Amino acid sequence: MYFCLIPQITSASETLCCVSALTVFSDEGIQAEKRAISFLSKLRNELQTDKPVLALTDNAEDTEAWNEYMRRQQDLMEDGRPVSWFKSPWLYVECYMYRRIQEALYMNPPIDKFDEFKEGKTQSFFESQQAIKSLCTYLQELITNMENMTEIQLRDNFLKLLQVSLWGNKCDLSISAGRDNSQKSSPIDSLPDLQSCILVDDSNMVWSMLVAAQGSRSSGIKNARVDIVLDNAGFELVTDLVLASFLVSAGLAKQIRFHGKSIPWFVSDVTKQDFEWTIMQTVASNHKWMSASGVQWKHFMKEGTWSYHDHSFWTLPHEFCDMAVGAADLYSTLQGSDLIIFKGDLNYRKLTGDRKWEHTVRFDQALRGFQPAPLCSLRTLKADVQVGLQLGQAEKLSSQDPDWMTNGKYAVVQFCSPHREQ
Ligand SMILES: O=P(O)(O)OC[C@@]1(O)O[C@H](CO)[C@@H](O)[C@@H]1O
Repeated sequence: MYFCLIPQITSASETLCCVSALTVFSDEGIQAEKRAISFLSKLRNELQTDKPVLALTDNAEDTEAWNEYMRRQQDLMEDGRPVSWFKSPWLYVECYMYRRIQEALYMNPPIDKFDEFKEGKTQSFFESQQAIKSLCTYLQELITNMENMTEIQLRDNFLKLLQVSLWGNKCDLSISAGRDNSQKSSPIDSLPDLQSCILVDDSNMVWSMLVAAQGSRSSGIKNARVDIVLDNAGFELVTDLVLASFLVSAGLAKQIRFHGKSIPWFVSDVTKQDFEWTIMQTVASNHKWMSASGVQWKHFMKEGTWSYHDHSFWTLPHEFCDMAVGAADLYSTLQGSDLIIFKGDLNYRKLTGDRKWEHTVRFDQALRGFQPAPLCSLRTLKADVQVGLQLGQAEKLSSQDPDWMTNGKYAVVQFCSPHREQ
């Protein structure tokens, strides 16, 4: 399993070689790039030969937190041997590898701000153009007809766009080792066929929660705020923006806060640069409805209805139940939300601590106290953790499709509210 991380290091290294060949960097940059490539090849060797996990040396904002985490892992080793790549928890090692790739860049200015995964993310956006155009057309039609919609129609459209955002999570580049994993078919038309693959569907609870928050708002008490903890750039990000756009246009949310990564992460995760680039590209499209959507999103950003935030906690290896202590500022910010949507598999692993839970353990139990606000996970299954299933459901799935937990064919919409009776 640990060897499946090697292509990511190789791809980062190859990208640096390519940009150097294209003379994107100055002479000083080329020297820095050579040192980074050599750092990455050393890193690959450390992984392949199960060498001890090394402390970070780059003096970045999060360096001490990483090294402290490593010391904690060391203290857990019973025989006193150094923590090594194959003897560490999978979640930790995977996150650590991406952080070490970043170290190769941090240590080598002037290429310290270079995003080695940018090209793959850009390509994934362009390869999904047809799907993006059809989704933006659908959104603009909805917005035009919004005023005449009954509450039931509003709910049905919300549920559809929530599912589009859910299945958008199939398009990540870390699981495909950077190869094409874009959306080709029409996202709305595909929904009925995918319905039976949603193993837990709490969407109606999410809807009820939003309506309840809206109720208190009309009485002047509250402006509903939705936080979206983003996952992948490319098509998935567009599905998130479309959902957010619908929420604002329908009056279900007054404010949307997007949370992304502060460094390149898990190949395709959204950074601030990806977020801004995506909106800019959408505005610049020559497709009428795509461009109209982009213009609206740009406007939301400008007026502050939407905002983008990053925090180093999202790129630490910690489980989310550590957030209240490890990143108290982020936790208290999230407490101001009416609904937090966590996108994707990695966020699910961090919500549940990536543990071998019984599949029937309740979602709220697996969160182990992490409940800053009502929250919802939209996740396609790519890693072997899954909670909140019915008795016998996992066994049935295993007999029908032995790889159900990792092949990305199945998904869950799981909701948990601190105020809800479980
Ligand atoms: O969070 P995402 O984008 O849904 O999925 C990321 C992810 O599938 O990529 C890895 C495979 O390399 C998994 O360990 C991890 O959970």
